[in-house]
Amino acid sequence: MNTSARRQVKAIVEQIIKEQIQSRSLQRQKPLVVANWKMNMSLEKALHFLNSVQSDPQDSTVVICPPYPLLYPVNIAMKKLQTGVQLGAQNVHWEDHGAHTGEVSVGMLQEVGCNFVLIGHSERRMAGESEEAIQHKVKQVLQSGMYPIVCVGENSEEFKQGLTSQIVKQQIEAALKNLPNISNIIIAYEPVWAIGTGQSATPYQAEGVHQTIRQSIHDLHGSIAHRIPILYGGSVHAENARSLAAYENIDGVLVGGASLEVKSFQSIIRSFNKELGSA
Ligand SMILES: O=C[C@H](O)COP(=O)(O)O
Repeated sequence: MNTSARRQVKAIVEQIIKEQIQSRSLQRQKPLVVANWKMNMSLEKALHFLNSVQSDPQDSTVVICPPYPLLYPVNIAMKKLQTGVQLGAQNVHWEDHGAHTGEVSVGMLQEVGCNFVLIGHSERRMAGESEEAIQHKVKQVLQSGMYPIVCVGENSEEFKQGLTSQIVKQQIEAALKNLPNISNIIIAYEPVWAIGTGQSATPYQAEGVHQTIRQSIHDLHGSIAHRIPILYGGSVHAENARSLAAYENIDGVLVGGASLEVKSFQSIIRSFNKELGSA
């Protein structure tokens, strides 16, 4: 293909993506872009980051999940700077209080301004977090009115064996069964083999798994499934965010490594905004 033909194909693809995003944003809720800083960042770097990041709450909901010790100062800085960004935690305990050394309760997270909390991230599942613990946490967080972001996803071996659908269905059922009201639930599909590897699932692959997840939620809780945001996570970066945003069932992203630098995170936020002129 010569250069002019390649340019034409690129322009057509860009146009299709733009139209898909525009029609999707009319039909669905605002996209959600979540930063999971994991065990990274210092207070100084975090404050510098907040000084530079911009988010328009009309376009998307942006959430930052710092490590526990940074929650309070980050909350103060967010209020002062009016960044339009919201605060989330990376984990929580299911009890209100008690003899649980090293743990933090839902009430404590709310006191420092958290509205969101990650639950069942694969890095915690690998460290021994059980399905039962995840279910207790989801229940406790929902009762508080906060938004639990429940992480599911298959590992590399399961992916190779074609078990992705089976694994995510099992994880969704374990986390969401017997819950009276799931309207605040957010799901994040994170294939373990894509986390921190630079090898993201293709948007097409992710869309297929998101459809499976939506169907599983529907089987458990009925039509509310259509309103539950399903995020993709695993090597999301500035270059692939826009194609992910184009898919109907990809309602946002959960970003690890690329959320540590303002430039890349800002570019991901722009990719999920309705207006694509600045993307
Ligand atoms: O929570 C975020 C995910 O684990 C993705 O991490 P990553 O973007 O560094 O692959």
